Amino acid sequence: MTSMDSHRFHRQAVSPDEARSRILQHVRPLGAETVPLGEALGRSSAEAAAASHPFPPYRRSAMDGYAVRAMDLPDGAQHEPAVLEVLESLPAGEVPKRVVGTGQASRIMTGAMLPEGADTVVMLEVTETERINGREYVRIRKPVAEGRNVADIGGEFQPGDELFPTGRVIGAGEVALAAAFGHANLQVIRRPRVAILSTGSELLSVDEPLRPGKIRNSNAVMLAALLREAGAEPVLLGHAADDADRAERIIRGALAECDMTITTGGISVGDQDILVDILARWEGTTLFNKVAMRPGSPTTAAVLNGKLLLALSGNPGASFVGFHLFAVPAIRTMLCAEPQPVTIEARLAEPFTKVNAFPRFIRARTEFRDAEIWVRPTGADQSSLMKTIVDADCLLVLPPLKQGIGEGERVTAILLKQGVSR
Ligand SMILES: Nc1nc2c(c(=O)[nH]1)N[C@H]1C(S)=C(S)[C@@H](COP(=O)(O)OP(=O)(O)OC[C@H]3O[C@@H](n4cnc5c(N)ncnc54)[C@H](O)[C@@H]3O)O[C@H]1N2
Ligand code: MOO
Repeated sequence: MTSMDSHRFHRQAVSPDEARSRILQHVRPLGAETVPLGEALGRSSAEAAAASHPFPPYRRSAMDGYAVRAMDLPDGAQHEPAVLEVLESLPAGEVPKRVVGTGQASRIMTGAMLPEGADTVVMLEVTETERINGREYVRIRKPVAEGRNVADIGGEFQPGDELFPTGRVIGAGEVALAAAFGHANLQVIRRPRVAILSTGSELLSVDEPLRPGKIRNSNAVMLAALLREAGAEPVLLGHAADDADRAERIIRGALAECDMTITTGGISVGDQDILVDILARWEGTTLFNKVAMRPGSPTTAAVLNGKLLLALSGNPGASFVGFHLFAVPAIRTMLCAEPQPVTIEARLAEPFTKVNAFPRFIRARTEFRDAEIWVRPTGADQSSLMKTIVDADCLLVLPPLKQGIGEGERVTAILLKQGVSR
């Protein structure tokens, strides 16, 4: 090691929580844009939506039957059936013309407006109809409680009730509510534009034939997929050779254009670890360049002109973990959602035997067994592995351990799919 290398080696490790909190100090919610309701799925609401009118907007029948006055029906003790004159037939969409009075009923279909005077709907199945002297009557033998099968005005929403809060990811339910209240367009938060640059002279494009000493750039498409899952828009900048000047120009351009920039590779102590050189000489602020964790201990973050640069490890497993621990909370903050990862308590499905000097975030999968959640690592915990990403739906969080941890022990895991905002 020479003195020129000191910036590579002298690093102060911060805890993963401290690293995340330093990142979040430099991220703000983004502005809003209007999209047609049909395109709002998966976007984050930029406003709290409230009911503009009662829902249901009119008193309606929940069943096909007869709208009656409950007091006209036989009570429990009385054996005589009620025979009620039928005034009109009400399909959904019609406005009743007649008021239901004593001894009267209106035939009514599900979703139709209840006529005045009626307070109860008796299902068709428990009625018989008959004609007497050219008039139609309905015979009802059993009592039905007042209000049965009637949905009141505002029974589901009163004016001003919250439909969904700011930051909520729009799903099928939110779309249904927005439609019911006439929102043909929704105000959503602009998708964060996140640049991805892979560094490394060993990298090939996905469509290039393999050559000796080279591998294809798999991190960029993986991160693009993760960005889309998180509600962001990836801006793919391809890969750059280990040339600090050229890579710095690309990174500066990306920081100016995009809301955040993610790089992979070049952050460790090697001769070609160019991100280290770029950060050592530029005017931006390095937030941290070492995190007390495995994998991804050299994970680095910096800020230039208020924009965040997250420099993840080139190792695919480490960049996957680093993305979830640091990029997802930043994106969620930009989208006005709760940034902290969702954790669950679970049981370890198989023993973990490695000794651990640092907290570990192990790619793992949840299982549901014996009314409990179990978490099983998806394979060997090596940061170079890609196949352990495939099945992972959580990160098993293990504290530093002097010896391993046994099957069935209680553990914590971070859930990776955070589709629904909290
Ligand atoms: N002497 C030391 N060597 C290393 C240390 C250390 O402390 N001392 N740390 C190790 C750890 S831990 C990690 S993590 C890696 C971090 O390395 P870099 O982030 O600098 O990444 P690279 O060296 O550029 O690449 C690592 C590995 O990943 C492959 N890679 C890179 N980019 C891609 C990509 N876009 N798609 C797929 N695979 C990629 C690359 O070929 C390497 O095999 O450093 C350790 N070394
Ligand atoms: O910290 Mo590294 O990502 O273990 O290989």
